[in-house]
Amino acid sequence: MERRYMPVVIFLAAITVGIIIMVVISVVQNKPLYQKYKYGIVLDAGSSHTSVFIYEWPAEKENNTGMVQQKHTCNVKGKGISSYSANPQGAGASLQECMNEAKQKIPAHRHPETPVYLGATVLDSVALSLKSYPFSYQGARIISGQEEGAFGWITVNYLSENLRKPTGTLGALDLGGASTQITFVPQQKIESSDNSIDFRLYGNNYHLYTHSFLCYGKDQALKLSMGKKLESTLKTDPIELRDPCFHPGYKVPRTVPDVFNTPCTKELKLANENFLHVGLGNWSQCQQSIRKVFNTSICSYSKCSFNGVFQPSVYGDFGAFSAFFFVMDFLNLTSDSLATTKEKLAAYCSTPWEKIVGNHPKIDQKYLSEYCFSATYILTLLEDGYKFTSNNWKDIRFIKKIGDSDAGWTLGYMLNLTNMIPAEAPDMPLMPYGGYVTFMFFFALLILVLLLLVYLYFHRSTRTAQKDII
Ligand SMILES: Nc1ccn([C@@H]2O[C@H](COP(=O)(O)OP(=O)(O)OP(=O)(O)O)[C@@H](O)[C@H]2O)c(=O)n1
Ligand SMILES: [Ca+2]
Repeated sequence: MERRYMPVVIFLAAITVGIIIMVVISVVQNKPLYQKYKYGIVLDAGSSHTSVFIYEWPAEKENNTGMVQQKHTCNVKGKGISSYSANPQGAGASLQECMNEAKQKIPAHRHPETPVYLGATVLDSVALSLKSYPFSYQGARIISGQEEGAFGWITVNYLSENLRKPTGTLGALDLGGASTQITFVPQQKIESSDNSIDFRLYGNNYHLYTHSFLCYGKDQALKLSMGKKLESTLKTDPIELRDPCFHPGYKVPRTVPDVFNTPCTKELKLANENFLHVGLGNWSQCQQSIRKVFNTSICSYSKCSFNGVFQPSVYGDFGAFSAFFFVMDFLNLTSDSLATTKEKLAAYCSTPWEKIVGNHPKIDQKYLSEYCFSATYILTLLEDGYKFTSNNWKDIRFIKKIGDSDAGWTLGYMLNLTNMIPAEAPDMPLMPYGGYVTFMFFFALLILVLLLLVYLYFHRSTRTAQKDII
């Protein structure tokens, strides 16, 4: 290499080093500094259970959809805290195991800033107990049915990442033990103000239809249905309640208060309180009997679901979770057509009780005996109640989780209370970090190639000039 080129080479080398340093610094400088995770705890005190949900998210990204994930869930032993009305102190104590698990799962230095929310039907003694933990207790709230429906909708759409995309959203169907909710974005006007709820999320407006039917959770619906049967039969047959929704050979002694010990059924006073609950296993008669708990004859709107409640036509895809999933999944009915579901269910309900028990020796017989009723109730609620048809039955997805997170109101509730779904879309970086690094790499490579070409051109042109001189 001739000496006179040295300055050029040094210049090019300096530029090259400078570019590499620039690229490395800007890549490192812009690396998202994922601080440690942040956490939130929500207690779902349902009518038949209490669950503790622990959520986590990268603090840096808390305003991005889909970033909050369920880290852990713990089911409180027994029937949940709403069963402690007679013994409120017991309610707080029952949470101990799950709350101690939460202390293990969440890094100790995060405890003071971790909010704890308690939702659904609750007891004050629980509040006292929750304040004794090192978390930041945010109070207990009775969640209204409308909120339960709306927060379930937020959960399933947040987890499906529908809230950032202009694509359609998922309707939400929640079936509990005491109540059931339906929430979706309708295609037509919402005629009753109690059934409409508006959200502005990430810059998009959502005008939701929602309704919560108290007493139409599957446990209360069973009491409604048995209550109607008792009213009509026990006057004539004070000994036996012959029930088509229970398997042939099923025979269990019950008392009238067992059925009427709920505000959902009006008191029925009968001289004889004991009766035998006898199964007939006749699916079509079962469906007929369940239809009696839905009043579809009164409607002062353009259209109703049942009991005079306005409901626009169902539209789009739906996520059906909680007991919708537990029941249909147990019977393997989550992916059949409506017609096939009915055929399978008729066969299942007519199966003798001792065969059912023999096939499921480990399942608690209280739950096991009710699957025929519960599945028939679900079908009747969806088809006769909400007006789903054989055409859009396939649009109902029976789900337990989306990703690692359970479908249910608790995640939506926490997102709302922690303002983690801003009304306006947060600025998105021009490109994701990975794209940025790739871009900088190829940009630097391009500059280097250009410099090399300049150098070669320069070198060749001086060589040519020399030859001319010679
Ligand atoms: N693995 C499970 C869990 C629950 N269930 C039943 O499913 C129903 C609803 O459960 P859940 O969603 O927990 O109801 P809750 O939240 O307790 O009821 P609500 O929302 O009405 O308060 C209850 O009958 C429960 O016995 C079930 O069959 N299998
Ligand atoms: Ca529930």
